[in-house]
Amino acid sequence: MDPNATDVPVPGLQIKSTTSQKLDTTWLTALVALLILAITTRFISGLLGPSKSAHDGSKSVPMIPYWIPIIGHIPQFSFAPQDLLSKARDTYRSGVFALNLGSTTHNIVFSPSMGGSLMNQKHSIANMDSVGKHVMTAVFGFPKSKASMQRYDASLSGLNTCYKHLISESSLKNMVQNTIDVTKRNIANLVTFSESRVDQVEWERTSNAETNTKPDGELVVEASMMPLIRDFIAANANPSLIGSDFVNNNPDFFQDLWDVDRGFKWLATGLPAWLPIPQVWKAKIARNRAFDQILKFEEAMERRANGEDPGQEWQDLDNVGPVLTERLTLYRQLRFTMNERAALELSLLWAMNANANMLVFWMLNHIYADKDVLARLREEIAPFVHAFQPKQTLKMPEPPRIDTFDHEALTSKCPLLKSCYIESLRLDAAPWSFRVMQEDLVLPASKEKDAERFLLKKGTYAHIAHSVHHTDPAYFDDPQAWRADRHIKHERGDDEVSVNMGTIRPYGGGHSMCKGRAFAQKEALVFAAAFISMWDMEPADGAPWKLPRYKPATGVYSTNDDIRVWISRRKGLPEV
Ligand code: HEM
Repeated sequence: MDPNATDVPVPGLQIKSTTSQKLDTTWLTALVALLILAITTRFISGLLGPSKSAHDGSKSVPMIPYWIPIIGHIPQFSFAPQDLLSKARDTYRSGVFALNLGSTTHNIVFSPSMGGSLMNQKHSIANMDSVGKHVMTAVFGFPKSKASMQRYDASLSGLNTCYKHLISESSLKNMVQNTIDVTKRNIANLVTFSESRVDQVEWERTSNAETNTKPDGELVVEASMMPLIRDFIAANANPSLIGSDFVNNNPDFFQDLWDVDRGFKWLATGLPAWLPIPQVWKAKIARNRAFDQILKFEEAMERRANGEDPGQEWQDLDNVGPVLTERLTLYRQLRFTMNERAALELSLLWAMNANANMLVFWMLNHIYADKDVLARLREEIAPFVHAFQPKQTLKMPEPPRIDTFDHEALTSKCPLLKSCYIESLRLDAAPWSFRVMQEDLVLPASKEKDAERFLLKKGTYAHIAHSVHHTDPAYFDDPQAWRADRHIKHERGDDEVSVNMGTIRPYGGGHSMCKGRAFAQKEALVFAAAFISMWDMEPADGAPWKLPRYKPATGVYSTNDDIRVWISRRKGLPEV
């Protein structure tokens, strides 16, 4: 062995090994420091977290321990919210717990009675004004100037009054009847069996519909179920709100609206469009396009109100629904600019479509997946939705039709259909209501006499997490299972049944409660009934029905899964 090889060190190698040793030590020290910090934070937050009693008998809201100072629960809440919330629900059985999100306290309320009292608190005690304004400007493009914000504040009570038309009997009836009339005309064309895209209807184009032949030789249309249902409903329900001209003049409007919905949380961050974040600029481009289309509508409405010709494309503005007609009067009284009007209308159109259309998509998924439920529903609704095959008198057979459509009876005489609607609201949606606490407030955890009372502190945030309650096994047996008849309660004997929401609160509550809930229920029952009366649906290629996976959205879940279905005319309709 050469003695020099071991005795004389190579300088370069020696330096290298010292640097990497130093780096190793630095990393190790940093890692150990972080570990100690995390363990200390976990220990202290675990110590401070549990509920403490105050002298008036109330308790502080227990906070879940966390590992990272300042950031708190942000990582778990961002990446696995359902896991975090379900585990917390099973631990804090009183119905409320708190999270630390970036050093702000967020009380998560899932006790139905506590959530109910919180939502019904006076505006001066708990409200969501600041969030509402932020969403209006950041998501829907309401101008941020001081004058615009003053006009916005001045309009709030008037805007609320306009919503009576979505709830009051006569206007609601007209809107529902308008929706039924349009749907009766179009449901036979859900799919047209046209090979050429030019001859297809718009909801077929967006769902990539194409004709196909089943192994047994039957001709079917294969289409992507989600866009088919969602876009059919959009085209058929919105004329009752904004009139037929807007819907006909802007066939691509709803594609932009879906992009706004997909990018909702990105728009809400308020990040500028020039940042290299595709979700932000995509959502902004879609928002601006949708906004401009509404702007043209607003200008036409204004011209018409001034006695001028609104333009060739706007000759049917007299069928614009009562909510928007009354809003126009308010806008004119308060001297709203066109941009302010367009932003408010965009937010209403989003609210009208973002949840209800997807709800029907989920309902239909569950219904078509279970042949027994489908058959029972068809039997239940048959006396009220009369679908038939016209007798062939001409050379070509006529497509099936619906002649009578009794929407009152769908609500009052079809318990299974109504129960399916409630079951989808329970399971296929994750709605939240949000409040900023303006005052300290002590609320009992339940209606029981000696219930624990919790203090929600001024300056903290409160979330009424309806979905955490909707999937609580203490209230709903086997909560993750969708059961068609879960909400049917037999009253006296087997004959009298009632179907109601019970403790389910998909529409929030209090002053910010969903203003479209009455219309949403009607349209969900109407569209579900129209689809199942006229069409058969099965997974393409004869595969078993597989439910799409949920993708969190603002209320009712969305999905990224492309569910291709074979659609054919319903067999066995009576010939008339
Ligand atoms: C299944 C369908 C729907 C669901 C699950 C739903 C759910 C909700 C929820 C959770 C809120 C917030 C409540 C709160 O903060 O406590 C809300 C607000 C609202 N919804 Fe709906 N909604 C649906 C359909 C509709 C429809 C069809 C319309 C319009 C025709 C509509 C119009 C509104 C409006 C205007 C608000 C804002 C209320 C306010 O801040 O004053 N919604 N909705």
